[in-house]
Amino acid sequence: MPSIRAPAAKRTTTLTVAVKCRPLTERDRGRNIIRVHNDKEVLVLDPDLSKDYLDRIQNRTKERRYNFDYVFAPISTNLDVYQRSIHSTIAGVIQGLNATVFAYGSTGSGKTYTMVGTQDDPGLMVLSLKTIFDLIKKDNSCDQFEVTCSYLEVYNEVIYDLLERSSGHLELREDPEQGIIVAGLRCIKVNSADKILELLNLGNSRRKTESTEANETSSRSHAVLGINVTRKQSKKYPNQVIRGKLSLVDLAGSERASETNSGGKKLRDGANINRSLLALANCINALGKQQKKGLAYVPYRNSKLTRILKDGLSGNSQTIMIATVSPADSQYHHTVNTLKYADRAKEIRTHIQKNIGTINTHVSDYQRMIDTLQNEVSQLRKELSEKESQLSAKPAEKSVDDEMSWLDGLSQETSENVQERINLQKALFELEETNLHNRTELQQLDDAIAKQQEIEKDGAVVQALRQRRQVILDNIRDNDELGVHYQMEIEANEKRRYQLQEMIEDAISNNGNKTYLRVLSQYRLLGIANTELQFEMAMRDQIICSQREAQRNMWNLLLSLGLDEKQLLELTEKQGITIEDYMPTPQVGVRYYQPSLDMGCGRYSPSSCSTNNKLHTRARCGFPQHQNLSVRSLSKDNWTVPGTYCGEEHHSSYYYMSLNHSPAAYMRLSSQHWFGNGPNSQYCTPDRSPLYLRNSFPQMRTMVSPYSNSRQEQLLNLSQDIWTNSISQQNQATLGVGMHTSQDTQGRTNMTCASDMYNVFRNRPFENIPAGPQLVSAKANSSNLPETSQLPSFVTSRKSSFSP
Ligand SMILES: Nc1ncnc2c1ncn2[C@@H]1O[C@H](COP(=O)(O)OP(=O)(O)OP(=O)(O)O)[C@@H](O)[C@H]1O
Repeated sequence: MPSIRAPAAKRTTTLTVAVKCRPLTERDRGRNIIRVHNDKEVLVLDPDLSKDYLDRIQNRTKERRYNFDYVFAPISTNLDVYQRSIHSTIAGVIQGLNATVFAYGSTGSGKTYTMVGTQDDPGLMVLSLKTIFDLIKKDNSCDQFEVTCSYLEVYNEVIYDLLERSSGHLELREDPEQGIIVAGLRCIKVNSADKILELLNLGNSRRKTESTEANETSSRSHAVLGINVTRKQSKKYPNQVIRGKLSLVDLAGSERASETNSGGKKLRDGANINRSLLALANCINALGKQQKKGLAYVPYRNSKLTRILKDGLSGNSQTIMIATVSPADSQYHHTVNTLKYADRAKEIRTHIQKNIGTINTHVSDYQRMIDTLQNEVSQLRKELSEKESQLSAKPAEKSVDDEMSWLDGLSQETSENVQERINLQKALFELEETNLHNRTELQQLDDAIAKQQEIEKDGAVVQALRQRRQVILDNIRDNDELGVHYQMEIEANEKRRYQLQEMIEDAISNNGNKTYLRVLSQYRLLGIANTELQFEMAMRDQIICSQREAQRNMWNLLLSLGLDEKQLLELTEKQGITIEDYMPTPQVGVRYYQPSLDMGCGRYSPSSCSTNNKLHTRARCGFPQHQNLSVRSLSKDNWTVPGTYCGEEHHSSYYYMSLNHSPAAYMRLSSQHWFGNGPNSQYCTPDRSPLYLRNSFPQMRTMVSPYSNSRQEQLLNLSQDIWTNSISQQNQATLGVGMHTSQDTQGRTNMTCASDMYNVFRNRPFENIPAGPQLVSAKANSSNLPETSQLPSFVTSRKSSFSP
């Protein structure tokens, strides 16, 4: 009778998390803000150099410190990473254990370098394969080994086989024994590491990569190299096989559309990449929560990537996460975000078990296995109900002493809840955007099919177009279904939010130290609200970006019809349409200025500040507040005035709007003197008109002005008009908040207001206002303008940071 061993014992383990910091590259053009201590601790310095000792001791810096299993400094090679953090796990694969290694990090942080490597510094994929074959070679047990290899990529939520020349779309299936499998994926039998390396190189050459602003060879897909080792034990258990599986994953990098400066297809790829990374981040969040609090729904089904990684994240696998980070100060947010998720991933537990099977299994053996599994299930159920009752009893049993830590936990959960909602909303938004592109393509395909059919009915081209149409239709349907699912998750998330809020309110009203607790909870909630505002701003950015692109396309289309700009302007004028925003050529009354690259001190990102008639990206000129800069005007005619710029503060968008009466730049030099006549400005926020602000902020009255009182009043009224006509018509709730004032040495007031400035001036009474952060001038066409025809010039700086 064939023999079978009871399922091998399970061992619970946590994810091994290693952080790898890459060296600074020429592209970074920044400062190294990463410090590694004791190979286990990583310190991320505040990118703002102006913070001093006082800021630090008062905890006002953005410095962050994390501890991990391993931390690798920029000088470490891939071999160092492999030997210290991975080698021992790979050895388990030929003993029938599963292992997953995945690199996680933002775009350009070094994931592909770590996983694939170079000739001189081979990556983890290469080193792992070599180990497997070395170990098999050294094994003297007379067991027979079979190694197979597969290589797939997930691109735009579609799975392709990288070992097939022209792979079709592959589907995921749930197999009761093997878990998630990719149906139809080619598994090639290999006898040496060299053969796999050959396949790896072949697969890599088929991988989708693009050059983006952030990385010259950015991977646009997630790649999973699967190595299966089957071992037939010839002596001790002749009917037994053990199977080990190694998955090596190179994820595509999370990115912001603004940073990669991508549009069209690249933007859509980015949206899909972000969507699956968001899904991964949500799974990591939920799994981390699960370990701490017992229960949490883990949304594996939200993307193909998370379904493929399911085993690696919670099933039978020893898993290693390599969090890759860039040391550049400009990448601070990405770095902290990656480390935050890596920190959370430390909590994730997996359950490792040898995969033992038999060649022939008798029914009674199955019965024994089922019995064992059922026992395990009932044990788990018991543990689960204990955990649940502990959870529900928690608020009641809390003592006065742990009240604060309970509140801490609650506010932590609230912030996770908000983060989750932001992620969900972002995913939903990106989904909708993808579908928008899909629908456009569908329309184009329908047109193309109709045209082609006139030439050749049901020919090869028509067939190909129809096939593509079907793919798009399927994508639309899948995305719609997923959208409904996201909606439901958002609703569940909001319900949880209300529950949490109620719990906090109850705690406050039942506690003796009410005021302190109230302030504490308000403080935290404000922090959360701030995160939400940033998210909304980022959403807005994305919408504006898409709209600009559409507008630009429309312009190009119109011009390609043979009309010249003058004709177009006449036509649009007749139709009563206001021309604004991007123009393919700059003659239509729009002047751009080019900020000089010698913009004084401070950090300057030319990529994001350049105008060049490109689709504008979000400006990220990181000048600390009131830092000095010089601006060069390209043209000095009477309506092109140089932009004036005031500082930007973290998490805020500031603009400075000045009603200049001459084209000279009113900039402060390091010597604290003003160019020209100094700034003369009117300020407003969405809910406060300039007049109102002037009344509310006495500092404004101290402004030095070259204008007479009546002239100043006239300008003020103009600002009032602008405000009434434009800002009040916007969704004011999501526009900026706050303002900042300071005085220069001569007593002049310098003010900045937070706002979404270019939204403010969209549609409003100037002709041809190029919307965008670099907007600096516009020509007047309104009768109530001051006689010099000088219009507000403004430069906005926006900083909207969020990541999955
Ligand atoms: N350890 C390292 N040593 C030297 N150069 C490195 C290192 N890590 C990364 N780089 C360089 O940094 C750049 C970006 O690396 P890589 O392409 O691996 O990033 P990525 O995270 O895979 O990006 P994406 O997500 O866009 O694909 C490359 O030019 C790479 O050569």
